[in-house]
Amino acid sequence: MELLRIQGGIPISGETRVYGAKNAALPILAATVMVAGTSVIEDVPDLEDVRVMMQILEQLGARVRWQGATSVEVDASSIHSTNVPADLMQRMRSSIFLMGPLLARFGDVTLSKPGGCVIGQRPIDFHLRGMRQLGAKIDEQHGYIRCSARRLIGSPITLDFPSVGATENLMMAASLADGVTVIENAAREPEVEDLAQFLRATGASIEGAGTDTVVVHGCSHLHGTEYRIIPDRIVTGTLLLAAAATRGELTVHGARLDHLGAVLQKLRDTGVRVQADRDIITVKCDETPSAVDFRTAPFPGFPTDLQAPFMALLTTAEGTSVIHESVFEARFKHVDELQRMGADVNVDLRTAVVRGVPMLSGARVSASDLRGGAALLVAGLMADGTTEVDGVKHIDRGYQAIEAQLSRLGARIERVTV
Ligand SMILES: CC(=O)N[C@H]1[C@@H](OP(=O)(O)OP(=O)(O)OC[C@H]2O[C@@H](n3ccc(=O)[nH]c3=O)[C@H](O)[C@@H]2O)O[C@H](CO)[C@@H](O)[C@@H]1O
Ligand SMILES: C=C(OP(=O)(O)O)C(=O)O
Repeated sequence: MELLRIQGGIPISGETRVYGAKNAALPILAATVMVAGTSVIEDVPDLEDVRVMMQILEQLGARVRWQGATSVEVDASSIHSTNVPADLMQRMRSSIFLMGPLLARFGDVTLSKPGGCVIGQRPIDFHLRGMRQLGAKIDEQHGYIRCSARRLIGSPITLDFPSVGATENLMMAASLADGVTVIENAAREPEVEDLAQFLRATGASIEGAGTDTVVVHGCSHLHGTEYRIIPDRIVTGTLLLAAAATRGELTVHGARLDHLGAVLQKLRDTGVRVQADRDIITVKCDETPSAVDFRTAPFPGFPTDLQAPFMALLTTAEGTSVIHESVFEARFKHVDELQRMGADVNVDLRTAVVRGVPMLSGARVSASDLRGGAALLVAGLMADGTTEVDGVKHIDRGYQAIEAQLSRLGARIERVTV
């Protein structure tokens, strides 16, 4: 078993650069199956989920390869299967992104329920309802879902909640449908906008991505392109929080300020100094941060993916913070583990009350989801003594060689096999 072993109490300081966003790379890699040609995606992070997506594309018959360390080339002209293997479906939530693209290009797709972080029920009803509205027939049997349509037909679609994944899946499917699709109550996350930019670069016609109404004019085919994805706002936020939590000073290059507004504002509210200039963000913390309250919300609200790492910072803040998780109903699994380290946190359904304590103490803890795992890393970096985090595979889904990046910033962290 692998563990991340951390000797805490050392400030995270220095300069680093952020890599491309997992949550942009995954739908964009899935979208390449709609292109009867070659796509080159640049600044792709080398993460477990990305490798699973590449494996799925290969099994469908695409030719997929790394070009250097950060670009992925996909030639989808040789796709011969529209069956997404069940074992790969279960490895991550983003496998669901194959639904729209395969259905739109080939008129047929068979897949099963996706896996991914266990942070709530995470149904796929919006995806399926939307595909039906685009004219797909859906058969669900023995755990398999088959979607088929001779040709998808554009349609008005209103989402019950601005789901990121459903907006992306439907936007992809609509790009190769006949006629116009209007998605109302669409998610406004930067990754939705980035996917739309990629699709536009392949010839799709999409307006309004990044607002709550997305209009897609379907077209008959998409062509190959080269596309650079946006920087990872969640990795940027995690690193800035690690620096603030350890009373360090960190500069992150290559970030997008406009993607981090709510997080940087909350950080400033704790008293942490935040300076931002174009794509460079610096945080400096030399005093105990103050407690703050926040609630997670769809973009441009506070991102649910940074709720857990921000909670880790607040465990040693001055005063009591109240955190409300409004996006996922079970995203407080890190709380039990933070308590093992001496944190004072009480959870009532979707609300956590965090009373700041002077210091956390190192302990053996277990990550059970990606960002909860990131919170345990931040806590381990802050804590007195040694912390060992297991469940590292969850952290590896979203952070590339995290121990190397943190070591370069002064942390004493190593990956050990026990
Ligand atoms: C790969 C990726 O981009 N993952 C992100 C994506 O996940 P994901 O796309 O899965 O998240 P959604 O925005 O779809 O989920 C938001 C809420 O809608 C619910 N829902 C969603 C779809 C559906 O068909 N039915 C339904 O009820 C979910 O259970 C959840 O409560 O957005 C989340 C919210 O910002 C982030 O935490 C994830 O990191
Ligand atoms: C929840 C996340 O990922 P996924 O949707 O892939 O499970 C995440 O990135 O925090």
